[in-house]
Amino acid sequence: MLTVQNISFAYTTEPILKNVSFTIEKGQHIALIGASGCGKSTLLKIIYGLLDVHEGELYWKDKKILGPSFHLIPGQENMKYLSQGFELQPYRSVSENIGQYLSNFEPDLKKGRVNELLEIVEMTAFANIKVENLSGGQKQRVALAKALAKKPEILLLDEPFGNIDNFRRSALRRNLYKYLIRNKITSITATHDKTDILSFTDQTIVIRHGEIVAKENTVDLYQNPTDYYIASLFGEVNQIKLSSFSDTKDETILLIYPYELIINSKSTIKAEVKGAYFNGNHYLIEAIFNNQVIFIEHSKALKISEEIGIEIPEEIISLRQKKQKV
Ligand SMILES: Nc1ncnc2c1ncn2[C@@H]1O[C@H](COP(=O)(O)OP(=O)(O)OP(=O)(O)O)[C@@H](O)[C@H]1O
Repeated sequence: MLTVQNISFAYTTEPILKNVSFTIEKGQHIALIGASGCGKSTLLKIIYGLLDVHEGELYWKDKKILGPSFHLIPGQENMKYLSQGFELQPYRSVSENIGQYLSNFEPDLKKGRVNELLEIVEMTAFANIKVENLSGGQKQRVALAKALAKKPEILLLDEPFGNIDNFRRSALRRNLYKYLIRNKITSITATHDKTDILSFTDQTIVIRHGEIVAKENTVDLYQNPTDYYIASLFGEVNQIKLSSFSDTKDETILLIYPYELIINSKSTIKAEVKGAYFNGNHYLIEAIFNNQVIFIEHSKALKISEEIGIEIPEEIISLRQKKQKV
């Protein structure tokens, strides 16, 4: 188990992480989300032992994680941290980079392991190419394979798929998490991309201004966000007054995702279309409702200035009323 107990940290005088505590069970896959600059990378670096905390303690199993002041070589033996910079050797081949820290005593074993990792990151065809000749996304894949090479107990990933095109990204994510599950490797992934999170992580930790504001089952957190900040990290979200949809004086503001709003010409609740953005399998309709901009997913494009009727399913309203902090 990873135990993070009341840690606080600052680079200068400004606090970056404030009294952060959580635990992660062995084999769990955790997403770390939050607005840019909230402290995600800093937290990963602290867990890996690259920064000394000012207050608090961290443990992996029963062993205390110590920062660089206590180690000749910073970093934890049983962890790997894949930073946003790839830290590869440009003049060596892809295979040499991946196998850099693997023992040379059993060359066949090493070769087999490098080949297995090349397959996971779909870089077999590039095995003998020098890293300096690779694209950004290819380098990212090599760095990922290198991080996996010595089978870490915990893998810390900082925006691991940021440079990789959509086509490869989905396959790579599936390969990677299958591998992590098979090998019982715990992972923490800092990301801005909800597709990195939703299918692949058990729990999501949300950071805001250096503090943890949620640690919940990923699906529950997405389906029932407790506040606007959390919901907006998953994408577009509307804030709609309950009183504008039902016969109540309740001033509660509900968080409603664009896919949860329904366009229905029979509805007496009206909005005016301001834009329609093609998103592949749907259009994102921008509309004005009660003097505010709202977004609705719809199967067709709609005309600017068109009046539309909108509704929210009853079950969504009652679910949100129960969950939201108001
Ligand atoms: N070496 C440093 N010295 C001083 N300040 C730093 C240093 N590294 C990061 N910071 C600051 O600490 C804060 C948190 O940075 P961090 O990189 O942890 O955020 P993040 O949540 O990972 O951001 P992003 O999502 O943009 O990668 C930011 O305000 C950043 O400017």
